[in-house]
Amino acid sequence: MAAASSSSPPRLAVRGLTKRFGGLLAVNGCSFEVEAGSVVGLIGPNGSGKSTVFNLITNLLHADGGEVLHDGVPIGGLSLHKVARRGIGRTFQEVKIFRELDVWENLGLAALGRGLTDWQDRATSLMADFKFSHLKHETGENLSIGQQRLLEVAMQLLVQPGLLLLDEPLAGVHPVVRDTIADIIRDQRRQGRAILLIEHDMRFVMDLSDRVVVMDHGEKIADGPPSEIRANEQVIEALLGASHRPSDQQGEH
Ligand SMILES: Nc1ncnc2c1ncn2[C@@H]1O[C@H](COP(=O)(O)OP(=O)(O)OP(=O)(O)O)[C@@H](O)[C@H]1O
Repeated sequence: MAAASSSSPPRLAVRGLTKRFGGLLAVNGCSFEVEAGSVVGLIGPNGSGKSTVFNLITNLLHADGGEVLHDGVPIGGLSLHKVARRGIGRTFQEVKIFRELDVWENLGLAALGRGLTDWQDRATSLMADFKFSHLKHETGENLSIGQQRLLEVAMQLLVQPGLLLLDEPLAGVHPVVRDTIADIIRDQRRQGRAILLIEHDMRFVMDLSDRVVVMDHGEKIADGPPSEIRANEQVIEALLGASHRPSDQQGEH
């Protein structure tokens, strides 16, 4: 599906978002947008504020400043439940599934939590797409990390959210599952979903993203297509550190 027309508001707009933890400015006036039918990578060094941005978008945390708009509607005051019901799905760095329940039961509980009654056909087709139909009755704790991550994504996609936030979906996963996750993201984009992706695997982010937003010390330092981001010296320095600059390396010899 093509990206939304220029007249419709972006699926997600973050405007001047700010969050303090005591004296630490974890997110400082951050603004960016994610259009329907696009993938935006959110990258930056450890501690640069990426997960805090996710927590602010989903109202796990409350912002000290700025706002978040979903399809043009401010969602800052909504409960976690209402944010999810609006069609915002999210996965976590630490996978959130019910480890003692099996795959099918996990999907059923996710459906129940979102008020879905007619979910079985969609769950069956998601399991087939994600290549884990054979794991239907396997308990969460017996799944590999990659399978747990796929299950978490499937639980979010049951309700067909318009906006999907993925927090380090590759962490700890096998390369085969990595390809499955890449296929899923491409497929979801084709279906018109807006996807915001935090991931430390730069090749994955650059290959999949239509745009990349870069954060450093809570601030957005760049926002553009992967080709621009790759060539941005401020970004290279933030991600690799000053010691990796060619001039510094020359100076060492
Ligand atoms: N609940 C909290 N209380 C206090 N400080 C916090 C809290 N959550 C995050 N921080 C701090 O805010 C800053 C941003 O953290 P955040 O987790 O958003 O970074 P990140 O870019 O997602 O990092 P990583 O890539 O390591 O996951 C860090 O300095 C972190 O220690």
